[in-house]
Amino acid sequence: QRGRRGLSYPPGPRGLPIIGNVLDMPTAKQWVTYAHWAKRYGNVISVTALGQVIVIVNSAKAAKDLFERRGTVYMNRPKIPMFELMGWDVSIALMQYSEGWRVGRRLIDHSLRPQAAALYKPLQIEKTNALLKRLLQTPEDLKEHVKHFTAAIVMSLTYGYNVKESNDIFVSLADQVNGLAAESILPGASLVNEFPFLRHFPEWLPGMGFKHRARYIYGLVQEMINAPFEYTKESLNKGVDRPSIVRECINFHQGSEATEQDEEAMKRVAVAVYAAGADTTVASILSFFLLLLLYPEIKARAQAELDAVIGRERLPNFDDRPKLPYIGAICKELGRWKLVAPLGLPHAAAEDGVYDGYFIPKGAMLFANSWAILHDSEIYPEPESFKPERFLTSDGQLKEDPLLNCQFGFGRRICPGRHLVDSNLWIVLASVLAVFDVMKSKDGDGHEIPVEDAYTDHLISHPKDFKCTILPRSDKAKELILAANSDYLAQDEA
Ligand code: HEM
Repeated sequence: QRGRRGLSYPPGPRGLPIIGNVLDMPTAKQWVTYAHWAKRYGNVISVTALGQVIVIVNSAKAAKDLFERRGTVYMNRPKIPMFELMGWDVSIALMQYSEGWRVGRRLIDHSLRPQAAALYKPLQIEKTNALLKRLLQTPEDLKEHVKHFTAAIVMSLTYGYNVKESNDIFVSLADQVNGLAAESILPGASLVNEFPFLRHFPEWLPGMGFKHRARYIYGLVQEMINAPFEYTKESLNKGVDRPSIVRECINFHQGSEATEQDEEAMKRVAVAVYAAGADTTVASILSFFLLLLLYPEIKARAQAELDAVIGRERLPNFDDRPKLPYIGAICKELGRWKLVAPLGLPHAAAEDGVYDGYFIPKGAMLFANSWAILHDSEIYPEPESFKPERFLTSDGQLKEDPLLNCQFGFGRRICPGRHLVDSNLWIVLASVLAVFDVMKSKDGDGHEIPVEDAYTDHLISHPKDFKCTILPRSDKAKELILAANSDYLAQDEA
């Protein structure tokens, strides 16, 4: 494994000729295996698969050195030929580092900056209250409700659009595109990803089915990009002025008419938000419900804090946040304990480079193993245990921990949605804990159904399906949920 400069690639398990480490690559909890390899080979390791060099960075120092200090070299995304054919590479989350990405990134950073995140708080409260009502009515559909909540918040936030109670056309479209995109990067799903030159062959040749499929998806992607955007523009023209990322982007141009290019940039931003924000938020909220089943004592302590600070006569709101440090600590520990994106999103090297005496070639794919960083037992003793106290001072105040940011990636590609995630998660946690008891379900004989701490192994890691029982804590809690929602119903009818 010698690179072009005669230096070795970063160390790692020895591969076979041609196929490299294909047979060594872990298929389950890859981040845990990489963390073990790092103990053996060093914090920056590499593997090769069919000629592709993959570098996994397992320490905060190396991640900062590479992705922040040498950010210009390592802020590209790998090129995925099938995404290009589908037109999906327009999303700023997947774009190569380019002027188009820079413009889009400026817009999204502007519309999701902490001060703008404050604009979205009424919306977050409204959608959280609707989630509570759905959980009250059909608690057995927890997963569906969390998905609906997330779609509602993301679509409203992005386009100022209120999703329908079910079968919403924009949400179905976005889910369809996201599903097809995820399928088309599975190994072997599209030959063109392994052999990019195939894109130049005619569609009628055997094995070129991917071209037909890409053309079909391309149409859906165009619809997903344009239809909701046109909706927002039309609503704004009609004087409906709801806060949204698209509205913030339009305001960014401060009154001057947005050019066609500006509009293209806004669309690249808007389309990235659903893809990057929906599934991730679902995963973190479901982790919270699982946590309540695995650690009932944490639920009890959080509810005691809520009862003492705000009582049981009203729902929590964002003003209560500074007075509820234990709930704040649960949010922090949740992000550390179960990372939604344990390996982040892949970065790509724009040019040859050397790090710590090892060669990283142009085109190498780099992953930051944030799981390894946030599960380092020297910094977080007993890292597998859920312990919110890690983030509390001896006098019970909330402790800041900048390292937690690494769950959102590194450098100029860091997740622009992180401030929003923080407030989303907080209001959902505080509200659910205030009005519901979440516990293990019982079988026909009255025995508790065991719950496993089991997660999927995808780039976005979700808890596997689990059963739980969700009951209102009291009649008053039920009343609060219904009253909170009747306000919105009245507004909607008006
Ligand atoms: C628990 C929730 C979330 C987690 C854990 C998360 C994590 C991440 C990570 C690890 C990355 C890759 C960073 C890198 O390449 O170094 C990322 C990128 C991104 N995230 Fe998030 N994210 C979450 C929610 C959201 C939300 C709610 C939004 C939008 C409102 C969002 C928008 C984006 C975008 C647009 C990118 C691409 C940035 C770029 O390539 O320049 N994310 N996120």
